[in-house]
Amino acid sequence: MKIAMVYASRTGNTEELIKCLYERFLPHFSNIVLYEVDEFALSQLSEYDAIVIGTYTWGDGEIPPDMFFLYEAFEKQNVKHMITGVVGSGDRFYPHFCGAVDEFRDMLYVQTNLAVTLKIELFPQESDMERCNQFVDFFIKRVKRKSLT
Ligand SMILES: Cc1cc2nc3c(=O)[nH]c(=O)nc-3n(C[C@H](O)[C@H](O)[C@H](O)COP(=O)(O)O)c2cc1C
Repeated sequence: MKIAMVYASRTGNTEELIKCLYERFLPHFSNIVLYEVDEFALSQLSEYDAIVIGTYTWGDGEIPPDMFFLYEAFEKQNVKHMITGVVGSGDRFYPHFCGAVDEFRDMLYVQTNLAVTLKIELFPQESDMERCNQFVDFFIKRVKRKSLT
């Protein structure tokens, strides 16, 4: 089972969120690998069984430029088998809160086996941890169900 978490973070909020989730995944998936998006080999995307994406939101509810190529790779490669989740940090000050999570969610729903999504306001707080735990539980259940079939 090949599993990765791939993220972009400009000011550190999404990075913190992804690291909280990574710590929780590690006892279950000892081989899970964490990548900043520019370190991730896009040409190998379809080799993964499961991927969690982390993205902040930019512009007017948009996907940040650092994530364009990853988004495009999901559209171009054969990733139908892949279990995915998408998380992000945004700011409710903007009209489209975590718009990039919604953009990824809609695309991943079509292209992959989307399991779960999570939106957090700015830097993750103690009060967000229950939702982080739920995200991890959902994702693990979906991966385990698939590996039994
Ligand atoms: C120019 C700009 C545009 C933004 N647009 C949005 C937006 O449309 N929706 C949203 O939820 N957050 C928006 N944000 C807020 C960031 O997504 C938010 O601060 C996030 O926590 C940054 O994550 P990072 O620390 O991982 O870079 C914007 C921030 C900036 C600077």
